[in-house]
Amino acid sequence: MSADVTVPDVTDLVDRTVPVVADWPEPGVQFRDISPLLADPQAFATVADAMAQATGEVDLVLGVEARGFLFGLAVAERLGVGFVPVRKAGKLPGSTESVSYDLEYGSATIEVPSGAVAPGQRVAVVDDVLATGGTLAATVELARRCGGEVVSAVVLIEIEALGGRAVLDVPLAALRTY
Ligand SMILES: O=P(O)(O)OC[C@H]1O[C@H](OP(=O)(O)OP(=O)(O)O)[C@H](O)[C@@H]1O
Ligand SMILES: Nc1ncnc2[nH]cnc12
Repeated sequence: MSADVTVPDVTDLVDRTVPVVADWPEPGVQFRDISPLLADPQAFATVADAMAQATGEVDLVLGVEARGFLFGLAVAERLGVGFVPVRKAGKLPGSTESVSYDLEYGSATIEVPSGAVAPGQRVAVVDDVLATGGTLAATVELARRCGGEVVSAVVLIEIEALGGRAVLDVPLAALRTY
């Protein structure tokens, strides 16, 4: 485990429930597949509890489409705070804030409705995997454009060799680092 804040040790549980798929979706990528973890309600509850303990005091949780929704909403529910689904481009009506970024295997644009985060709200950004950090850095940027104060980033898995931690300027908690 690697973290800027203390979180429960779920090392063995993650190793057991998140297998690696080599060379997917493209050669050279070691894909961490959360599907077996999601299919195990006790295991999922344990990691969601641990992630919720790692956010610090927040008013709001942001999670990025699609896998960030799964963990972000579970964390928000445990904390008793709201959840903002950060959408991939073109899914939201009305006025939006948007940020484009690169990730381990591609690029994307993410959006939130203008005003999704109220000025001064304390925000945690939550996702399943931190790889290059492009996704979470863009999410932090979105929250700040709305006037939010991002106090933490929390992920289930950090892929250390891809350097994502270094591109984040907020405290990061990772339940399992490979
Ligand atoms: O640190 P990065 O290099 O940005 O990579 C991490 C992101 O990649 C995956 O999402 P993906 O864009 O594949 O979308 P999905 O959740 O819809 O599968 C993952 O869920 C993270 O959001
Ligand atoms: N190696 C990886 N496994 C799972 N999700 C990812 N998102 C970006 N890189 C990933």
